Amino acid sequence: MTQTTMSHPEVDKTVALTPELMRYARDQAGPLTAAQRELIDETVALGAIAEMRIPSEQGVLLTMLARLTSARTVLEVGTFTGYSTMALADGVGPGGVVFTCDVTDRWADIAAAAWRQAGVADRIEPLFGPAGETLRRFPEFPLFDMAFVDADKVGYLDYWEALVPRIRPGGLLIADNVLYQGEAASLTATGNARAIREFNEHVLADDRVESVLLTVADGLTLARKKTQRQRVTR
Ligand SMILES: C[S@@+](CC[C@H](N)C(=O)[O-])C[C@H]1O[C@@H](n2cnc3c(N)ncnc32)[C@H](O)[C@@H]1O
Repeated sequence: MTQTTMSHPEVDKTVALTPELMRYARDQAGPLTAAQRELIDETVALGAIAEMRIPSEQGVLLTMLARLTSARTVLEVGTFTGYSTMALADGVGPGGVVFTCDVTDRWADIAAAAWRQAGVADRIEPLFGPAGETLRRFPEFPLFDMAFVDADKVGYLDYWEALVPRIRPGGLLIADNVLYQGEAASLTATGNARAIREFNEHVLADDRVESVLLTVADGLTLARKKTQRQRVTR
């Protein structure tokens, strides 16, 4: 069923986050492991670019989502220093695999050392090159249980189209930064914000999935690929 918030009053229970409240909420995700702490420190030492890493509570959520979907094979777009990869690798467990794509191997040594320290290196396959090309090297077949997209925003639509056929029915696609610091909501959005806005419209209109945009961090879309039965009966 398609609903619109324009035609009926909505309840708004959203809490405005102060730094204190954010710290409190983050603490509820539990303590970091030594590997996570050290990777965060190494990433911070890179300077301003460190802000590309997902926040730690989002890592806990990725691990949990991988476990909830019993994911064994995961595809990630956007490795950077490997924090989110480590969370996904934790979620797939021993015997699982996380393919992680990045256009550059610039931070690959930092990531690999952290994955070794966390004991998950044998579950991770790093792939380098433009992600659109990397993804299309996989057969167009439902190979993956879950995918996480956190890379160049203008590429999201292309990654989505490559990923949906490669996710199993009932599998999960996750896209990060779908609020783009709030700019995605603007009708006059340009550049990356516009690309994200178009991506969000595309996901909402895509009959192959059911989706929700969570106001976690910079916005996180969860999209479950419908089963054949769901697509036939709706
Ligand atoms: C936001 S960072 C990923 C952060 C990572 N998920 C984490 O939690 O640490 C985005 C990454 O996407 C990569 N990237 C940018 N354009 C890309 C492309 N065309 N193909 C693959 N990766 C790309 C960048 O090199 C960068 O490492």
